[in-house]
Parts: sequence; structure tokens; C-alpha cells
Amino acid sequence: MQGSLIEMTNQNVVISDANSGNDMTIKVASLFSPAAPKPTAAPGKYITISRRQFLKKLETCGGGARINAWVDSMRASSPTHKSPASLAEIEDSNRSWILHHPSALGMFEEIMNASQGKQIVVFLDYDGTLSPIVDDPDLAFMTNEMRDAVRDVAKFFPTAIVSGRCRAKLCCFIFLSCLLILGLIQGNQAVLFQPAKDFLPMMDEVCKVLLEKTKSTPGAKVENNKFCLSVHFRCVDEKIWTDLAEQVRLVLKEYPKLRLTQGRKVLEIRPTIKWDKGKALEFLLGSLGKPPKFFPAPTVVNSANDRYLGVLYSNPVSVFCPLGYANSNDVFPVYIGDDRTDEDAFKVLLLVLLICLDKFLSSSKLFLTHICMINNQVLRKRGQGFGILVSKVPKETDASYSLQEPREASTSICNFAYPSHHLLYSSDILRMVGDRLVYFKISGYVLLTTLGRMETTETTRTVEGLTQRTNLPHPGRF
Ligand SMILES: O=P(O)(O)OC[C@H]1O[C@H](O[C@H]2O[C@H](CO)[C@@H](O)[C@H](O)[C@H]2O)[C@H](O)[C@@H](O)[C@@H]1O
Repeated sequence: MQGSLIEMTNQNVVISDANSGNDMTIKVASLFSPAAPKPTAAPGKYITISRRQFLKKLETCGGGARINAWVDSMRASSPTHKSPASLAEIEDSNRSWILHHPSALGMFEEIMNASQGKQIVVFLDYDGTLSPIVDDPDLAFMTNEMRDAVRDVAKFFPTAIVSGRCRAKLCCFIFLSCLLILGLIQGNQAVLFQPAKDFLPMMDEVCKVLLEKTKSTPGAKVENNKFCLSVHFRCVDEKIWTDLAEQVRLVLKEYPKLRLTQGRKVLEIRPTIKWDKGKALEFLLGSLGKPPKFFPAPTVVNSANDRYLGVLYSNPVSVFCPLGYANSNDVFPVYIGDDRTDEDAFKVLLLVLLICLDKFLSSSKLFLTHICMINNQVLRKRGQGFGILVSKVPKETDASYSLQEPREASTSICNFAYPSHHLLYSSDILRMVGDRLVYFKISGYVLLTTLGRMETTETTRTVEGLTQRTNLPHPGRF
């Protein structure tokens, strides 16, 4: 469990979160009731407590503290200020975070190796993962490159976009005829789950109240996502965030069946049912069928070097069938997300990841970085999978890997899309050099693959540049 440093001053508690590199200041009076006296520390000394415990404490305090907690939590998931910490401290904190959450780009080979014999299923968050974060939520579009990457990955693996957005809006953004929110891009097959539909009239009513109450706050925006109402703070002056949060709290007070969560400069109001992205992930896994056993697995193109397995292993495109994956060992979920709501999905994957690492990576350094997290309870769970957090700054997370920004996510998604299928079935294999190099052509790209690493280049014309950079032999003319 990562800790936070709390410095006691006369009126304030300063939480210095070593991981996010951000300081938050919270009034002592709102934090500690007479029944729960202030912790004491010698002048200039720090008390270390878990940040999660700290926020939990705030949630259970009175109105003022709760609002501070919401605002602080929003700030931490989308930092607004540079930390006053020194450059060296920031670098240190970044280094340590990356060690625990290595870049998913560099870990591609490990991920592919760990998925051997499994059906990869890809889960993608939308805002901040597939689309860059923008001021106006109605203008959060994917780039063409990302759209292609998602379409390609969905050709080969069951792929779901898991988002709090309403379906109509998301479909319009993505502009893919085969995609539905909380659904699977899998031909025209879609799975929908709407566990909160009884709440719809209440959600509409609350939306109207929120619109009315927030209309005088410059920059505030209320978004009706049908099962979740989002109050956006991104364009509101930070000085009045607390006032806006108080307005939201007062509205929510009248609706005990609704609860509040925080995201990136957004407060979200949802029904108090047990439904979050972790549950969505489990539900979607349960809705997927086992892949047809068209091809014996694993299939190795060049048996002289089984390190190709990670790249060349076939994951046949799965078809829908009533048998679910939920408790199956045959599935390998990969979840990419950027926000607090994605943490519920990462938690589900973390439980299964450790088993996977135990099985496949016991001798690797990756395993060593995770071994400290293993406990008996976790080991009793079964399965495998990877959570990948998209974030430029260190954040407390249950994801195992990281990516800096949506652009990296699209490269990562491409990595998942290309190697597993095409090389095996297509006639596009252009050249194999010894047992360590393969070039193949797909969708106008030439892919250079060596021991699981892959680079893409636009056409044959740039292969020269690629071979020079990588010191690998030129594949010759094709
Ligand atoms: O639950 P999620 O799928 O992760 O959705 C969280 C919120 O995502 C969107 O807001 C975020 O992206 C916006 C566009 O880039 C940005 O302006 C906002 O600050 C972010 O929080 C969406 O608009 C919200 O409705 C979701 O609650």
C-alpha cells in the first residue's frame, strides 16, 4: 500500500502524495471531529498514512470534509498544478512509479508470452484512453489512427469499450457501426447490460435539478449519460470548485439512492447499485463464448526458435456462444483505462494477474516487482489479465502497466492487433531471415518483427530506414 505524507500545521493538513507529486491542503477542523482527535506530530515532522484510508476517512466526515475530499480526489486524478517539489524529487517519484508500472509498450513481449494458449479479450475505456481529454466533452473524438487501431484489434480479438458515456453519444463519436457501449465489437454482435434502468426517471429528474442549480456557475456543465450524470469542473475556475461541489452535495442529499464518484475534473452521480467497470468487465467476460478450436494451438511458424511463440501464436477470432469466460482459464483480458472508474476493472485484473505472473514469469524481473503484492487471498483467485493505466503522471493505481497518453495507447492496441493473426494465416509473410526476423505486410504497412518486438513502417520505401536504425538485415526486394 502506498503511503502519503501528512504535515500538520496550525489550521491545515497538507497531504503530500509522493506518487502524484501533488500537494493538497485540507482544513484540519473539517477532518477531525472531537471524537477522533487530531494526530500529533513533532514540528516539521510528517505522519505517514495510507492515502486511501485518508480519503475514506474524509468520505465518512460531515458535509464540508466530504466536499473537500471530492474536490481533492478530482484534482489528484487530473492534476491542475505543478508540484512545488524539486525536480530531483519529481524524477525520483517518476522513476519509482515506472518501475512498478512499466510501460506497456516495452512489455509487449511479456504480455504476449503470458497470453499464450489464451483468448485475448480487449477492454478499452473511451475518454482519456481512446480520445484525448478535451475541454468540451461533446468534442472528445478519436483520431483516425486510433479509430483504425480499434477497428483492427476488434477484427482479431473480442473487444469492448467500457464507458460511463451514454451509448448514443459514444456510438456517434466512434463512428463504427459495430460498436455499442458496454458492448463488444465483434462483427455485429453486441452485448448490452443495463442494470440500472429502474433508476432512469430519477436520473432525469436529478439532471434537471442539477442543470438548474449549476446554471449560474460559469463553465459548469451537466452531462446526462442516462445511467450516470456528470457535473464537469474542467472549465470552472478552481477557486469555486468547492462551491460547485457543495451544490452537487445538496442535490444528492435528497436522493439517498444515488451515490457520487469522482473522475478527471468531473463528479459523477450514479445509482447505488453494485455496478462499476469491474463488474462490467466480469459481465462481459461472462457473455463471451469460448473460441472455436479451428486451429491447433500454439502454432509456431519457425519451430527452431520458440521465442516467436509470443508473436506468432494464433488467437482465432472468437464467435459468440453461450458459454462464458467469467471463471475460465482460457481467457486473457487486457484492460486499458485512464480514470478512477477504471480502477475497479484494474482490481479485478490484479487478482488474476498475479496468478498469471506466478505461472509464466516467475523468473523475470517483472515478477519480482509484483511479488510484494501477492498475498494468500489473492492467490486463491484464479485467472489472468493485464491492466494498463494511461497517465502522464504517477498515480495510485491497481494497473500493472502504464502508457503515457492516448497516442501510445493506439500503438499498443496496434501491437495487439497485428502479430497474432495475420502472420499465421495470411500470405503476407514477406521474408524470414534466419530464425530471428520476419517482415510481413498488412494493410499497407510493413511490419518488422524480431523476438516479439515489432516496429511498423508505412511502406516498403521506409524499410531501409528501419533496418538501419535496428541494425537488422534488409529483407530484400518484394
Ligand atoms: O467513466 P468513464 O467512462 O471513465 O467516463 C468519465 C467521464 O468521461 C468524460 O469526461 C472526461 O472527458 C472529457 C472529454 O475529454 C473531459 O472534458 C472531462 O473533464 C473528463 O472527465 C465524460 O464527458 C463524462 O461524462 C464521464 O463521466
